[in-house]
Formats: sequence, structure tokens, C-alpha cells
Amino acid sequence: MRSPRDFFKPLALGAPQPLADIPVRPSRMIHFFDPSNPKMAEKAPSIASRVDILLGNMEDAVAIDNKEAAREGFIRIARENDFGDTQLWTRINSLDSPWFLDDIHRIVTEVGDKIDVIMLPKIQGAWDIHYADQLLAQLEARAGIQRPILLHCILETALGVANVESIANASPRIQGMSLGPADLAASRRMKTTRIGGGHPGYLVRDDPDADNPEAPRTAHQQDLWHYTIGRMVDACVSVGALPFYGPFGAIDDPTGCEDQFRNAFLMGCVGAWSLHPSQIDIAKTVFSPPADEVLWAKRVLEALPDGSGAVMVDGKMQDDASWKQCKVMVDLAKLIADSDPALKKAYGF
Ligand SMILES: CC(=O)SCCNC(=O)CCNC(=O)[C@H](O)C(C)(C)COP(=O)(O)OP(=O)(O)OC[C@H]1O[C@@H](n2cnc3c(N)ncnc32)[C@H](O)[C@@H]1OP(=O)(O)O
Ligand SMILES: O=CC(=O)O
Ligand SMILES: [Mg+2]
Repeated sequence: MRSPRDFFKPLALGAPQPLADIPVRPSRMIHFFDPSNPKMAEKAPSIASRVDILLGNMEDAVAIDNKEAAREGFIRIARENDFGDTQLWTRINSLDSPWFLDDIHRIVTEVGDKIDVIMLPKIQGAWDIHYADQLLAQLEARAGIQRPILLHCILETALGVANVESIANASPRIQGMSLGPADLAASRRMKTTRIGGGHPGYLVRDDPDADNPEAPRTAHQQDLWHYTIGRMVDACVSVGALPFYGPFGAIDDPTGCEDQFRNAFLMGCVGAWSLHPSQIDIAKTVFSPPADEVLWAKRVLEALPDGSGAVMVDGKMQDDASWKQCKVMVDLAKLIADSDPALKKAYGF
């Protein structure tokens, strides 16, 4: 284990000092695009104006023959554009792939000052982060980068889930994590072929009616991802990092997508991936707190001005703990209102 005194020292001579706190910015959706796809590449600037995070993907969903074109396309797009407040991220290929070294080397040394976060797929344990952390420091030093590039891990192997807390604690660069339900299902040998979301077979059924045992019994579909999201949220939040739901592959099921995103929002996630332009507004709606909840939370904060004691608001007891719950809601609303005039008005700021 590293000495706590060294944790915030750069891992290479000339690399920027690690950040003490992870910047919290609106992060409702990480929009994926394939920079080797000419149509998607051309749309990058217009999509960037609609999303909180734009991510150039190099890994899965980019055909092997297009890996180099994706890297070149991303470097060109990053170099030629200034996306303003929209964060620019990339998902590079996994550490054990033939593309990882060129991905990280080329991107960091050529456009490292334009990117906020590198997403690392298939992270298994702290050792993966230690390797990427030091390599990144060396590349940052070589490129003269002033602001440290942060790392975002995808939680998508059984071993990665088993090690989630040590991954979160492995480096001050850990910006956050996303659930990767497709690779994770394969790694665990789960018997679902869906990318995220529920499954009609994963259910709990009401007991038989004692007076009518043959009567049909209602079944309630359960959330296959609840356990993993819970672990990911606790691991991230305990180190000041941000948890995200990952992909929802059924582009043709916006209702299912909204439900899955909302479960993640309610459990503490700050955003989710959008794979198709139609999922951007779903994420925007779900991960912006509802106006009625924000107005209620503001009333609770006003009723307990110093955040202590106990009062009744509309028949409900409020105290220090519920004050904190309400502050979470209001703080997020303020963050989002700063860049969204319509929500600012709805929230009454
Ligand atoms: C398990 C995981 O790893 S998930 C993460 C990896 N996966 C991805 O990144 C997938 C990203 N998304 C995609 O590749 C595509 O959206 C697909 C393959 C799912 C669907 O693509 P299409 O069949 O072209 O969708 P569709 O016909 O509805 O597209 C409509 C338009 O939106 C564009 N579009 C589609 N997806 C995107 C996107 N992610 N970003 C920007 N534009 C997009 C298309 O180019 C098309 O443009 P056009 O109207 O000028 O022709
Ligand atoms: O990369 C994402 C996944 O679900 O796998
Ligand atoms: Mg994956």
C-alpha cells in the first residue's frame, strides 16, 4: 500500500499534481459515438451542444478494422473543436488489448489537454489502475499537461465487482465508475442476452390465494442490477467519485430505458450512457431532479435554517438527516440550473 503522504504526489517527474477533489459538473449522460463512423464524426459538434459528456469510443462496438480510424478520428475531432462546457472523454481499448498502448500514448500526447477523462474498460483490480496511473503520469509529463487526466472504470467483470472498493481507492485519478451490464453478464455467466435492463424471468411471484389456489398469481419483475449498482455507488461515493449506470441496449424501448435510468438515479447514480441520439433526452429528464421534489426540498431547508432540530412540514417529520437528503436534491438542482434556463425557472432559482 502507498504511503498516505505520497498519495497526492505526481507519479512522474513533471506530471501535474493529482486533484484532491473530483470536479462535480453536470454529468447526466455520457454520449457514445464512433469517431471512425463518418456520419457520427460529422455530428460530433452538434451532439456536443446537447449533452453533458461526449465520449469518443475506441473499444467494443468499433470494428477491429476501424480501431485505428477511430483513434485518428477522435484525435482530429478533439484538435479541431472546442466543446465549451461539454466534457470530452474517450473510452480506450482494454489494458490487455493490442490497441491500448497506442490509444493512450497518442491521445494523451496529442490531445491530452483537450480531454477530461479516459474511460478504462474491463478493470479487474487495483493493479490495473496502478499501471494506468503511472503510465498516464509519464505521458502527461512528456506532453507538458497541466491538469491531470482522470480515470473512469467500467465495472464489467466478476473480479472487478469483487474488487470494487480497492479499485475506487487505487488512485486520486478515479473520477467514477459505470456499470457494464453486457460484459458483466457474460463474465458472470448470467443467462441474459440483453444489454442492461430487467428480464421477464427474474421475478418474484405473489403467494397462492389460500381460498383459491388455482387463481392466477401476479409476478413482479425484479432489477437484475440492483446489487451491483448498490456496491458501485457505495464504493464511488466513499472516495468522492461519481457512479453512473452504463448502457441500455434496447434503443427501441424508451420506457424500459427510462425506468432503468431512474432506478439508477434513485440509487445515487449521476448519469447513464446514451448510445443513440434518442436516449439523450431520456437521460436528461431522468437525471435532472424533478421540479416538485426540488420545490419540496427547498421548503424543508427553509423550515430548518441551520439544519438541526425537528419540525413538521405538511405532516412529515423533518430533522438533520432529512435536511441533508433535501440538500442533495437542491445542490444537484443548482448545478444543473446553471446551464439550463428552463430548469432554473422550474426550480425557482
Ligand atoms: C456494451 C457497450 O459497450 S455499449 C457502448 C458501445 N456501443 C456504442 O457506442 C453504440 C453507439 N451507437 C451506435 O453505434 C448506433 O446508434 C446504433 C448501431 C446502435 C444504431 O445506429 P443506426 O442504425 O445508424 O441508428 P439510426 O438509423 O436510428 O440513426 C439515426 C441517425 O443518428 C445517427 N446516430 C446513431 N447513433 C449515434 C450516436 N451514438 N451518436 C451520434 N449519431 C448517431 C446515425 O448516424 C443516423 O444519422 P443520419 O440520420 O444522418 O443517417
Ligand atoms: O461496456 C459496457 C458493457 O455493458 O459491457
Ligand atoms: Mg463492455
